[in-house]
Amino acid sequence: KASAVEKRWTLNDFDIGMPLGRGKFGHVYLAREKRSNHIVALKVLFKSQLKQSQVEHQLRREVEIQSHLRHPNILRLYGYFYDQTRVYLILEYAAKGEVYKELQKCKYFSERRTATYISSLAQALIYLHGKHVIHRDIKPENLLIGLQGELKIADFGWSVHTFNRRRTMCGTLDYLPPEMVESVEHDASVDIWSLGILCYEFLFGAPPFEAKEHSDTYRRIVKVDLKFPSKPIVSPGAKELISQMLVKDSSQRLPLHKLLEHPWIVQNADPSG
Ligand SMILES: COc1ccc(C(=O)Nc2ccccc2)cc1NC(=O)CCSc1ncnc(N)c1Br
Repeated sequence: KASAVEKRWTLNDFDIGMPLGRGKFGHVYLAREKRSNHIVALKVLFKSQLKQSQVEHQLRREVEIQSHLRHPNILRLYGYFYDQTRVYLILEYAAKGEVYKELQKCKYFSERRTATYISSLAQALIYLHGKHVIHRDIKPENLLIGLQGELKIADFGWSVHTFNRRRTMCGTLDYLPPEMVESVEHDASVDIWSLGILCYEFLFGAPPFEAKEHSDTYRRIVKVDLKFPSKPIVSPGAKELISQMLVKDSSQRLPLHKLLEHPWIVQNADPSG
């Protein structure tokens, strides 16, 4: 697929299919590249919207970095092209759709499914940290499911601007670690915190510090006011793992490679991911 990046794509190269969902700044459609019959997801971004949100440079940088990313748990960006008014991203199509919809349907996931997803995400994050990329937006809304049920990180609003975006975009604050809520320096360990939040939400159906008011969520995060409900029943190993990830002192959070060796992950994650 290396040629995909250099090739000059145009809209005429694709048959456009059904809308897949709302992506950031635009719509996403199922599409088929005519010559290869390859099925992709085509994301359409309006230049006007990118301009008014001043994210053109972030998109350019993302596209540059992503064209070099290759990992089974990271959604591929095959290439991009643009016309007068729009920018088109040629994305890998995740055949089993969005994790957050699956979570809404099942209310919460089994320990085996959760451990398999968390293990895959940890492997993807180790890969990304190896490439000095941090702060993925790893909340359920940004995760997709591939044909074999494998998890794919699908949102790429990473980099320091994400924080500003989140604050301006007033997306969920639930995933912000204390050091970001308190706007101090942050490093790759923010991803371990977010992974802990995600693990909790997969197992219990809601993030741990959820509250009606943003101010209450902030307070609960900074205090690490972590409580486990009695239902659904979750094994002590899972709670112990989450407690090792949701630690206020970022240097004390369980490192990702240690997570992969954690007994609860080893006993519950499906090795095929
Ligand atoms: C590598 O995936 C991306 C890479 C980049 C961006 C992006 O917009 N960046 C960006 C946009 C504006 C400004 C700054 C950054 C977005 C995605 N991904 C997505 O938007 C996911 C689209 S939904 C979907 N995709 C595949 N299969 C499905 N079944 C579905 Br549903």
